[in-house]
Amino acid sequence: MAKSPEVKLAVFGRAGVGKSGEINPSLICTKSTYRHQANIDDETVSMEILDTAGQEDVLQKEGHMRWGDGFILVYDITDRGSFEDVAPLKGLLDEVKRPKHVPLVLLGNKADLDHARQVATEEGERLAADMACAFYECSACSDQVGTGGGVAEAFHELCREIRRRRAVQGKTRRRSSTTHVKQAINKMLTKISS
Ligand SMILES: Nc1nc2c(ncn2[C@@H]2O[C@H](COP(=O)(O)OP(=O)(O)OP(=O)(O)O)[C@@H](O)[C@H]2O)c(=O)[nH]1
Repeated sequence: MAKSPEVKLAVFGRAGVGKSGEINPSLICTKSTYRHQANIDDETVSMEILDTAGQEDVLQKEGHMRWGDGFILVYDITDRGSFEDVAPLKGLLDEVKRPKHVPLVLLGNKADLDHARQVATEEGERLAADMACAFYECSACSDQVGTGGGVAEAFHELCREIRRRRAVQGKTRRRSSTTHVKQAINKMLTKISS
């Protein structure tokens, strides 16, 4: 089975949205980074996952954003404030990663608490469309596709997105290096013939 390079994933969201152990004990265990391997589309992917604290200051957030290859922005469907925190987080991410468009997924957690819902599924979908990223509603208490997509699936999709971006970047780099070689040869030929 093919083994791809490691991906660094950072999880952001307001305190209490469920970023830590509760989200998926097999993925995130502590407040620091955690390594996890998964088989995604017949490829072994090694992830280093950073569970950021909801209370971080901007400098810490920026540091973690610089560190990551991909990001999970989490809100709690029963806490509208946590949803409203997402757009500023995305804004900061764009500033830190400029001019790169970063791999990202949006996750509405606590989907098991539908009776206390403050954020409609459509609002999550709209925000994800604005941010051009995948969207999942999930429950850390029951990580099943039935609750709108499992947490693991969100992580896997993020890894796929990183892989797609890396493939495109690799192609662009290869194309630009062949262009440079062609230009150098042309220069030489022009010199020789003049
Ligand atoms: N019902 C329900 N409760 C959840 C879910 N996910 C987390 N919780 C609960 O929400 C509370 C906060 O979860 P945490 O994982 O500590 O949240 P956090 O985002 O890591 O918070 P900080 O560490 O303060 O940044 C805990 O009591 C969890 O048991 C969920 O999907 N459904």
